[in-house]
Order: sequence, then C-alpha cells, then structure tokens
Amino acid sequence: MEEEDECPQLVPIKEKPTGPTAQIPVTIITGYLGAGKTTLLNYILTEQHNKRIAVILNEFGEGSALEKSLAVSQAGELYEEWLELRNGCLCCSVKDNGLKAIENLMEKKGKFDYILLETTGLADPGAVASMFWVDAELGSDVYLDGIVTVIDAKYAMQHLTEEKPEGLINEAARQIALADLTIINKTDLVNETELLQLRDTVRSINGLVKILETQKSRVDLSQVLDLHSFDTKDGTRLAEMLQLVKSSQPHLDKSMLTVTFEVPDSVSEDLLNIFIQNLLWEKIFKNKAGLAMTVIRLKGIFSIQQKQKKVMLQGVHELYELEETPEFWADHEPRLNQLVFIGRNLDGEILKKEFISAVSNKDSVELVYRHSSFNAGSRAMAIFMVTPPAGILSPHFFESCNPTTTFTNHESRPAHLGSPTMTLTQDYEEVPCTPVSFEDDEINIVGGDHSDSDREYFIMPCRDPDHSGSESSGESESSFSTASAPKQTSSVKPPYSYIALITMAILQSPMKKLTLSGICDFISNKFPYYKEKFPAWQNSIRHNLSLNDCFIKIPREPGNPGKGNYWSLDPASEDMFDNGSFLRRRKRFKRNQPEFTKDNLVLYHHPTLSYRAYGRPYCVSGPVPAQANPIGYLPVPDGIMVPPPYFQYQTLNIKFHEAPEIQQRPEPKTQKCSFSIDSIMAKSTACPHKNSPHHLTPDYGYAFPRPTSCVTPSLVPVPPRTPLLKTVPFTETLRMVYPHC
Ligand SMILES: Nc1nc2c(ncn2[C@@H]2O[C@H](COP(=O)(O)OP(=O)(O)OP(=O)(O)O)[C@@H](O)[C@H]2O)c(=O)[nH]1
Repeated sequence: MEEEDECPQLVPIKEKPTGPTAQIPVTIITGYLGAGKTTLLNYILTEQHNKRIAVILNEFGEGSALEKSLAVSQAGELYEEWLELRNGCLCCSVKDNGLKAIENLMEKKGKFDYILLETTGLADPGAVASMFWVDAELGSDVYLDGIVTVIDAKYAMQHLTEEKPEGLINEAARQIALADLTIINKTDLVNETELLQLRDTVRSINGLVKILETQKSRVDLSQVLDLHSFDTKDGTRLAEMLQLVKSSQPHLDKSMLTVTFEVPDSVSEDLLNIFIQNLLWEKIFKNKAGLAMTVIRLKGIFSIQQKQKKVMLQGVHELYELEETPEFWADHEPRLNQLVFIGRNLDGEILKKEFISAVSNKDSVELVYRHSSFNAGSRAMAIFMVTPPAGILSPHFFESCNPTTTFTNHESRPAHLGSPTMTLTQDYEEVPCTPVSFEDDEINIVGGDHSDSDREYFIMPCRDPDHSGSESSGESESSFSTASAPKQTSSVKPPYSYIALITMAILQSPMKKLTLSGICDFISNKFPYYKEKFPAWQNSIRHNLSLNDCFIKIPREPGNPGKGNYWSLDPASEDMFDNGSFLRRRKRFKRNQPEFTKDNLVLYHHPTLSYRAYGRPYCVSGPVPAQANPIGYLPVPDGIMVPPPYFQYQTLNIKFHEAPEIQQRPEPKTQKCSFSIDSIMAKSTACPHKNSPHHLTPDYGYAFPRPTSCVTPSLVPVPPRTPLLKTVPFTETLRMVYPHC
C-alpha cells in the first residue's frame, strides 16, 4: 500500500527529540506581492541565530525565480548549493509538489535544523500549511511552527480594499486571517495615522494575531522563529492569548472577521466533533443574511468530559485537530471552553448558540450521521450484483463480470478466467474466508477490540476483459496468500487505505455518489473496526475526499433536499487500483484538465440520465434504480470554460443548462503554467467572456486547489553560481519553477 493513501489525520506535535531524529520546524513566510518577504528571508539568514536554515522559495516562472534567487543570495554570499524544484506552484499543487519538495529536502536531513518556506505573493498559505497536517510521513520529520505574514504598510490598505469577484476571498485578507504573526513592514513609508488605521484593519481581520512593525523587515528573530503556534505544548500560551482576543467587526473586507466566545463546563468530545464538522465540512451555519459562515482559521481550548488535561483545537480551512495538551485543569480552575473563529460571514451570536446547542444535544449526533441504512439486516444479503445499465459497459465486460462467479483468492480462481478485477461482495458468509494480511501501520487509525461481528469484506475476482492473460494480479502474493491464517476479526484494522474505503463506499451506492455521512455510514457499518472508532477516523475520510483528485464533489441539485454535497469518483481515475484490487493502488490519480473534459465531453451530473460513469475495471455495482443519477460525460457546450485547477460543479451545471448560443468556441488552453494562481488570475482578466454569464471563475475559496501538475517535482542540482557559505554553516535554497506544465 502506498504511503500516500494514508493519513489525513493532523499530525500531533509530540515531545521534540533532539539530535538527528528531531522534527524540523517550518515557518511559512507569506505576504502580498512586494511586501518584503524576501527582505525578511535575507534578514533572517544573515542574522545570528545559530540555526542552519534551509529555504524553499516558491516562485512563478523561470524569470522571477532567477530574480528571486539572486535577491536571496545577496551577491552570492550565502549559499553552498542551489537546488531547483521542478514544476509547480507550492500553493496550487501542494498535495504533491510541496510534499515532494520537503521530502526531497529531508533526504539532506542533518544538514539543517530549520526550514523557511516563502510563498508567492498571491498564495493561499492555508493550502501550504495543510500539507503539514495531512501527511504522517512528513509529520514525523517536520512540523509547522507558524505562519508569518509580511504586510506592506504603504499598499496594504489598497490591497485589502480591492474588490474581488463575488465568491473570491481577497488574498491579502486571507494571508492576514491565517497568520500567527504579522509584520507590518515599510513603516518608513507611512505616517502614524495610516499605521494606526492599518493596525486596526489587521486586527479586525485577525483578532488573534500578533503584530510587529518593521522597516526592511528587521525583526527580533525570537519573535519570528520557534513560535510553536500549532504545538499542544503551547496550550497555556494559547489559553492566555484567547483571553485577550476580542471579536471584531467586519472592516474593509466586509465579511472577514474574528469571532470569539467562551462557554463554561465540560463538553462531550463526540458532540464537539460534530459541531466542528458541521461548521468546517458541512458549512451548515448561516449568518443573519443567510450567508454560509466560512472559517479559515479556528482555535480553541476545551474542557472535554472525562479528560483531565486541556484539549487544544487547531483548524485551518477544513482540516482540524483536537489534541490533548500536557496542561491539567487545576482543581480550583473553572472548566471552560474558549473558541476563536477567523473567517467570512461569521456571526458570533449564532455560532455561540449553535455551539451550545450542539454540545448539549445528543440528537445532533443523528443530525450528521443519520444515514444508517446499512444495518445488520441489509448486510446479510448478497446485494452486490453486477448489473450495469445497458449501453454503457461493453457486453464483453458484462459477461466477464458474471456475478455468480466469485472467488476469494487467485489460487482458487480457474485459469481461464484470467487476471482478476475485483468486486465487492457481501457473500462473505458463503465464501471461504481468506484472511488479509497487512502491516499494522498501514492505516493511520487508532485500533480497538470488539467482537460484535467477524464479518469482513472479501475481494472477489472476475475477469477483466482487458487483462485476459493468466498472470496473477499481484495482489494474491501480497495479501491473499496466507490461506491458513486466522480469519480477520473486527478488532483488526481492515487492510484498505482510506481511498480504497471511500471508493468502495461510492461504488456500492446505486448512484455512484454519496454524501460524507453516507460514506462514513457505509464504512462503519461494513467494517466493525471503524464503527467502534466512531467518529475520530471520519476526519481522515473527509481529508482524503478533499485532498485526492480521484474524488469529486458534486453539489446537490436544486430540489434535492438534504445536507452535504455528494462525493463521487472521477471517471478518469478508473484504473487507479491495480486490476481493480482495493488493496493496491497502482498510482496516485492526478486530475488533468483533459481528463475532465475529454473528447469534448464534460463531466456532468445529469438529473435524468441513468448510467454509470464508472465501469471497468471495478466490477462493483448495486441494482441501479431507474431514477439513478450517476455522473457521466456529456458534450461540452460552446462557451463553457473549465478553469484548470478546480471548478465548481454547481456553477458548471447551472451554466450548462443556461448555455445559449455562443459565437465563438474558447481558445484551447495552452498554458505555460496552467495551474498557478497567477496564471489563472491573469487568464481570468484576459478572458473574452469575462462578463459573460458563461464565464466560470475558479474557486479560490476552496481549501485545496486541485493540482494538475504534469511532472513530479524533483530536486535538480543547479550548477554552482554562488560561493560557499560563509556566514551560516549551511543554507539551502529550493527554487521552484514551472518549466513543463
Ligand atoms: N522603503 C522600504 N522599502 C522596503 C522595505 N522593505 C523592503 N523594501 C523594498 O520593497 C521591495 C520588495 O521587497 P521584497 O522583499 O522583494 O518583497 P517580496 O514580498 O519578497 O516581493 P515578491 O517576492 O514580489 O512578492 C524591495 O525593493 C525592497 O528593498 C522597507 O521597510 N521600506
């Protein structure tokens, strides 16, 4: 199983060991274009701090990267070695390139003990920060120390007041909203009144943030490095800080503000999770104007029932973590919950009411996890027949996946059936159970025993028409060969990655799409292990949905009541698993634009058509009701523009329906750097249909812009162009450019 399948749990900051195994802190330096980020970097690098610092620069385009590298090197004095990270804006492709960059950098572990990561001026630092939370492997090596936002004293007000198209968040405001520390730089260029106004504005966006004021980014380094902003060890400091934070009123960006409140007593962890999930994932809370509240940054200290220690909440966009701090509640100390929300359209009163109602109302458990259709009764039935709707799958495929032909491992599979593709079955009681071996650390979910069921999914091969040879799937060797091993029981973690679990859930659903709660229901009902772990692992499910391109979010169509978006599978990811085996993911699926709109067809969720977008090689299907609403490809109407990194299906859907005659087909996109925020913005400005109702704008508000990078980044040594390091023992710079996309 690949590492990348795992782990969207936030990575706790443990006790930091010293020596070679110590985790390396990473400080993200962000700020609007020209604010003074590089100046700050240079300043840090040249100051005395007794740290060996590696620097990751994230720049757009070859030219600016060169300029930036020269700026940072300051006449070539600083660097021993230059490395070039090929391809990708860290912000836009954070799921892959950013991780790879740091992983590659970590190969040089021991040479440095701090990482500074400078984002581009238009980056969403939240997307960059998220990668430190969702990759366990990375989390064992590095930890996010803090987000530092440099603000241009002269131009910040102008940037912050800039009108953005409806639905887009002002980047400058977002950078401030996410910051742990802001540095108002270039104070030499403004007078005291202007400074006061800016300070006030920053505070109105982020009531939690510390503000420093500088010229030429000259700061006291102890205020910038080793902030431990996400560190549970710092629970006491956070608690003190939260006391001081005041709710703010919308200021310049009319909707971005800080809300804070306290609620006494201890709360149930489950109910707290549900509140947070409703807020961050389901976005069900609306302000008085009926606008959905969007939280960008969330912090809190909680008193959780039956826990003696304070629990810290950290959230960035849709990711969150509840982690015990080392801090005990003192006997005389009143139990208290303190929360700070930074985001858009927030209403403190409503949030507080919802919080109190959620943590005191057990019924709310059912509000979120109300889909319990997969009960024990339905499980007893063998419902997973292969019944693809006519006309979509080839007859060849249909024949080959005869539902009556079921095998549990390749040893018992007749050779004439060839190489297996895999199907889910609930025939587990009929089928000789072959246990599945797996590494204990394959899935990052806490375990536990329970004995209510020993039912388990088994994988049943059927012939893949495209793989009619007799070679084994490879899965057999790895997972199905221990015929004499004991049957897997519920106390054991299922051997499937989260991606596999979600894929199973979606594929077994009649319409090939499920809400988050539907997916969680499926998993917890089918795998007793997870049922017992309710609901902590659901965070991972949500994170995997957000972070993996193979999953696509489909908003509910009008008239379809209910809560939460649907999740489905990108049809182009169909060969993601090796021969359809859910135990082996052949490759990481990356969504590329052509896959989205291949052959002049666009992925589309049609309300009346009934067919499967997903066919081969998964031989998984439920009985498809006549009114099924799966996703599929339909012709792309003229005039529809599909933004590269991620688009809102809803928007597309609506425009699709409305699309009248358009004179001209949009130019095919031949982007040099298709998926950088810069290029997207440049394109949207240049777009001839900008004001047309058919113009679709990319959704920057989404936490994880969908990457579509074409080349895996690699570190390529660049010929030496700077002398050996003199002032600092080792400093390394990664330069990010986008030569190939
Ligand atoms: N007057 C004045 N100029 C400054 C100050 N700090 C930085 N600058 C200048 O502002 C310009 C931009 O600074 P950079 O450090 O390159 O800004 P940046 O945020 O890295 O810029 P981008 O990489 O383009 O986003 C440079 O010419 C700096 O010399 C300051 O405190 N006062």
